[in-house]
Amino acid sequence: MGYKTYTCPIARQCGGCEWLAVPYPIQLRRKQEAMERLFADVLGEDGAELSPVCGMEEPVGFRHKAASPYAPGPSRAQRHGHGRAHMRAGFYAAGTHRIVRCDGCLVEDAGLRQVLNDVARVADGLGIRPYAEDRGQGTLRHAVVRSGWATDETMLVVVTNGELPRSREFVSLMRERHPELTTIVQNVNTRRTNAILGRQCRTLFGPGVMHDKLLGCTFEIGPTSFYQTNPAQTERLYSLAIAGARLEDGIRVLDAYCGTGTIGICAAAAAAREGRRIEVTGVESVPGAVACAQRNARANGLEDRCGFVADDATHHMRSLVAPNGAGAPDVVILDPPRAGSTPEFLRGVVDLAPRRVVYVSCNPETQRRDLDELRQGGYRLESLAPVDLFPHTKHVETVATLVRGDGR
Ligand SMILES: C[S@@+](CC[C@H](N)C(=O)[O-])C[C@H]1O[C@@H](n2cnc3c(N)ncnc32)[C@H](O)[C@@H]1O
Repeated sequence: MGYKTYTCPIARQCGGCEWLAVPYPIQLRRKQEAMERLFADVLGEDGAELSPVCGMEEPVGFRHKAASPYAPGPSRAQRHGHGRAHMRAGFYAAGTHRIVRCDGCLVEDAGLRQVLNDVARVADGLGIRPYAEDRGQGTLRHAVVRSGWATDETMLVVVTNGELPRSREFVSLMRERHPELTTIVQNVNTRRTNAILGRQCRTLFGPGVMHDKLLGCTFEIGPTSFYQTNPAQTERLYSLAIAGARLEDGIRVLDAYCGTGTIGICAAAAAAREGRRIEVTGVESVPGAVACAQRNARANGLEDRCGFVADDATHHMRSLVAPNGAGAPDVVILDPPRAGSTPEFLRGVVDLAPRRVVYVSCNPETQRRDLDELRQGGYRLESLAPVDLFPHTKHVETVATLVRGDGR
């Protein structure tokens, strides 16, 4: 029996799903082999176990966040067909800023692409001009839409270069076309940068945030907060991290690079369900995400055991290792961005000597680099578990669990 494969009419231009033509079981095998190669020496030296990549059953419709850039489109004379917007929307073609039109995306939650395309149609009808990157002029730069996995909430964020003219009409027309939208937020980004989001947000409709659920906990997600795009696989990722942390009663856990507090809160809730109490401190550099994390702890009835600080993780680590620093954690969980952590943060972990370190990573290359610092400081890799959060791409997320070599 042959393997099922997936097709997409714009796969070649878009380049987002570079492995789409590769049958999914073979994609998983490639990821497994890549991890075997990357971690071969560590796995061998530490006698650690590499588990099989945790894949999806049906790797379609798993992305609950979608985005589109907007740019000036063909002139009226060049346009053909009806109902085409006078601006471009879709995906950037691989390695360029040329926009490839997309009518529906295989890996996104159904309906998200239509919302993004309708932003172009509605803006066009209202005379809201798309942003011309080369000149730094025009209004509509990007839109980002996120749908709940375990809730019916959908948040649309429109990114503008300054004021959004006719914003009331824009909101009312978008709501008419998409009654599923529960909130619409304007984000202002006037910088000439590739970064999508700016710092300033203004709620145009609804509460300005949305909610989703992971492992039985409810999470508020703000318009600029980090929240994983593949929630089904995120539950599996977090479950592996929580299992690796071995949550004994009374332990203190540091959740570094915590975003909206999702891992630490899920850990505290999992421990509580088994009659154990753990104390979680989360540290995150985006103040809005920290405010969300604090509300999330309250919403899940865990504010007495989960606290969050807005700080750079390395700076916070420095304060912990300082003489008379706050109590050392028994377990450190870290989930840094793709660039990985810093040598100073990792040396701080070694100085504090927690029993276990659980390193969640979206970039195994930087994780592999960072493991050296921890291993030189006396930690041993106990297990490595890859999870496929990004089917049809070469990317894979990993959970590395380390213990102190002296077994303390
Ligand atoms: C991969 S995300 C993980 C977030 C969270 N653990 C989750 O699963 O949703 C990394 C997070 O680190 C934060 N971050 C980036 N650099 C940081 C730094 N230097 N100090 C603290 N947090 C940082 C980002 O804002 C982001 O929320």
